[in-house]
Amino acid sequence: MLTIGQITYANCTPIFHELMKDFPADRYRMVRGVPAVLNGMLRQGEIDLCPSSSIEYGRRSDRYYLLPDLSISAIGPVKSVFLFSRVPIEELAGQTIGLTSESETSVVLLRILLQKYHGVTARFEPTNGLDLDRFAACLLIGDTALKTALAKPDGFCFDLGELWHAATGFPFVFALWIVRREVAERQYGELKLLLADLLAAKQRAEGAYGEIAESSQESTWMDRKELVDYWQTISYDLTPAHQQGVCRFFRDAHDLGILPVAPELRFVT
Ligand SMILES: C=C(O[C@@H]1C=C(C(=O)O)C=C[C@H]1O)C(=O)O
Repeated sequence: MLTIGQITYANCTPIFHELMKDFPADRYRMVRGVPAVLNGMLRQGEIDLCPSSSIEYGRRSDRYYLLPDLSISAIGPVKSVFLFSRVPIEELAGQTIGLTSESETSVVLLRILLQKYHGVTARFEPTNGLDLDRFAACLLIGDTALKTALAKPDGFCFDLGELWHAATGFPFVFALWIVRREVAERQYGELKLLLADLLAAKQRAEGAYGEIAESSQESTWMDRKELVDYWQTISYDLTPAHQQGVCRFFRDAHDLGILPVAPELRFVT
């Protein structure tokens, strides 16, 4: 049985909701966690695959393959990855920025945006949530970012998907579906079945966001219409344009010395 990491954010709800509707517990084993924790479990071999931070693939591409046609991306604003700031971006030079410990991709994206596209060098420290008394700005992702944005905090709220799109013209791929190579070799048949199930789940989910919102746990803290709007904002595809976006992200990370090489994307075929 394949063990799949499930990110505990609203952005993963539609596809997992549809997947589990058809195959309750007995076909796939799900392990829930935030991206940084699931990335670690993938590295350790504690899960077989998961929608995981794209930078995790960038760092260790020799250990992984990717599932085609699937991602968690944005073509412009993403609505759940924000730099909440007391000051405009250019004034963050030399200041300390708090970083969520849940993310691995967005922290690299922030460094690239600041350094390469805005000419800003800042310092970084971990933070648990929004703390603009201690930090000039804080990077938050996922449900914490959605909830914080809904509370409309004072100051600036920079959407990292939007900044990336403005700077490069490409989609930004926050998560890729990453599979450990041993699993792709050992359980190829099971993986191909899962891929077909996931692609069907993605397609069904797209037409059923309203219905999914009604029964979703997120509707306890987010208006259903906003939730549907959020899911329509996220792009779950991995088109050639998305792939160009990932490759550009890896090249930028390489230019800044964050990645030793900018790897190619290799898929389960
Ligand atoms: C779009 C988002 O992307 C997430 C951001 C990730 C990261 O920064 O490592 C990883 C997985 C994605 O679910 C989000 O946080 O809402």
